[in-house]
Amino acid sequence: MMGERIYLYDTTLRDGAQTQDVDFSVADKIAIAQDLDRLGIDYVEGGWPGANPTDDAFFAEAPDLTRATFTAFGMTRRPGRSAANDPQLSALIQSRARSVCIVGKTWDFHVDVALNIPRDENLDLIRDSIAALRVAKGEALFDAEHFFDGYKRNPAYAASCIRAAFEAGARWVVLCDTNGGTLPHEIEAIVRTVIEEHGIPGDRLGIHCHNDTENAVANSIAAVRAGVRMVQGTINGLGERCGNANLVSLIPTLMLKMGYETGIRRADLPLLTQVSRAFDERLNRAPNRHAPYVGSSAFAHKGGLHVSAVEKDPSSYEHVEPDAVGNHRQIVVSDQAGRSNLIVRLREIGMEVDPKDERLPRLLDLVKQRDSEGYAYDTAEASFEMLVRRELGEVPKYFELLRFHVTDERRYNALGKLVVESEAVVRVRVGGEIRLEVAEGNGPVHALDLAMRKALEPCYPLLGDMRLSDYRVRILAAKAGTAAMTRVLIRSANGDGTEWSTLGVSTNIIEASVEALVDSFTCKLFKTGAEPRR
Ligand SMILES: CC(=O)SCCNC(=O)CCNC(=O)[C@H](O)C(C)(C)COP(=O)(O)OP(=O)(O)OC[C@H]1O[C@@H](n2cnc3c(N)ncnc32)[C@H](O)[C@@H]1OP(=O)(O)O
Ligand SMILES: CC(=O)C(=O)O
Repeated sequence: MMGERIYLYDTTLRDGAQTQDVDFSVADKIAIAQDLDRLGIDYVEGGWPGANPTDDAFFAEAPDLTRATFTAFGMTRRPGRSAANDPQLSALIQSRARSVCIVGKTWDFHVDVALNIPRDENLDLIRDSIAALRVAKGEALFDAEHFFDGYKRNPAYAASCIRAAFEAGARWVVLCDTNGGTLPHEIEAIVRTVIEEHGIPGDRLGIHCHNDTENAVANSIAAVRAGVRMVQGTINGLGERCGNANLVSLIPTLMLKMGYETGIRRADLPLLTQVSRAFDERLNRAPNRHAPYVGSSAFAHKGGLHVSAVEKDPSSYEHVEPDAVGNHRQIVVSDQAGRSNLIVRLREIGMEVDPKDERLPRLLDLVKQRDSEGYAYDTAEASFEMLVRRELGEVPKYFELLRFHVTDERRYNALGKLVVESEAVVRVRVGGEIRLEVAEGNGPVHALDLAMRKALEPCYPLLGDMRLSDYRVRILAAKAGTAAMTRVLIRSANGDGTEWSTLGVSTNIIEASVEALVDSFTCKLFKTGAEPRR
């Protein structure tokens, strides 16, 4: 298989648009198509011209792609219409796509029930539509809907459908596991039969799998092993119901493990992590940290035994090099950690410590103790650094929060409009001075943040450059209900975009927020080398 070429076909903008809660704008579609093109995907399926105004506008503009073939999607002509007179085939032909893929029935049950036409007539629909598109656009692809379910019930009919498409000139016949219920061994066996007994060569066959049994990636690999040379899928596995085969997992598997060439240059494979995360960002979804290859946990080592071996040779607990896909290794310190985890984490924050340093066991005990109280330092690197450096006496006392008081008020104003306001009072010692400040905010954390800044910024003006960029709360023991311990995670950012995370833990959500805020201010002052006020 070494060096053989697999063609990658992305259907994020079509099948991915069929994901519940996903609604692309034209601007989204343009940006995503350009990302896929930059990565080196062979075909970018943009949507269905004629189906909705967004796709009409997108196909009218047609993104400027340099490497990928911009492809339109549709279906075979309607029964009772000729291909020349079918409005939706005309929309495909008139679109600015360079290639067209149409879906057609291959399961006799669907021909009988969904189309309700004689089975031979369905073969005519397929033949006529592919032939018309082939003439008009030069390249036509056929998505053989429900091919595997159809083949299991009526192999002769399913095979006659794909042969009709192939003989009418389809460049690719794509075998679809539309309902996602087929298992890898069935896919492999059926694809082998299609190639060996029905005579359709593998370099004209593609695979399109849905993830309803969590096997879409495995099924695509099984089809490739059996001989198909095109794989359809989506970024991060978007798609109808449970999604499609995830190209982000498939691409490195095909290239790094199975030795196939794709349109993606080896040097561009590291773009994968960025493309995957930028896509989630665009959809306003938190990236899946456990995503294979590209998740932030994909190369995060937590167990003490793992870290100790990774320190000696990373391949002891890594199946590929993180750099190959644009990801990076992370060492986590928690209650699962050993001395090795701690040494690596300390090195990451610029502290070289001798493995025999007598302070290490004390630090490790402290981290494990705090972890048992709910301080998950693997997500809050700045709080980890502040904890360790404070323990070692390296963090100056920039300020001390002596007291705070927060009130929330919910009332109707004179116009009868509901108003919710918060007010915070803080008493802070800065050097020899005690400062008392009050601020109003649209919520208690906002009010506290503003009051703290009022107290601190006159002495430390550089705090004016930082802002809160994310705020998350988690209940640690759900059984305790509203009395539960909460963990607050705050992400802060500088004007130049650098970010850091801090946390606080308390049964009181405001106290947990204040703890995270104090760590965040302290970290900023420490990192910028601020002189503590005397
Ligand atoms: C397996 C897949 O994922 S295929 C892609 C599915 N994606 C989508 O459906 C998203 C975009 N679809 C749409 O916007 C609309 O369904 C449209 C514009 C395409 C069609 O809308 P409408 O004309 O209102 O038809 P509607 O969606 O209600 O029904 C589909 C019709 O197409 C027929 N049809 C289904 N598949 C095919 C086919 N391959 N070839 C010809 N006709 C077909 C159905 O029998 C049905 O016909 P009927 O109305 O005579 O019963
Ligand atoms: C074409 C397609 O999306 C399917 O059959 O699943």
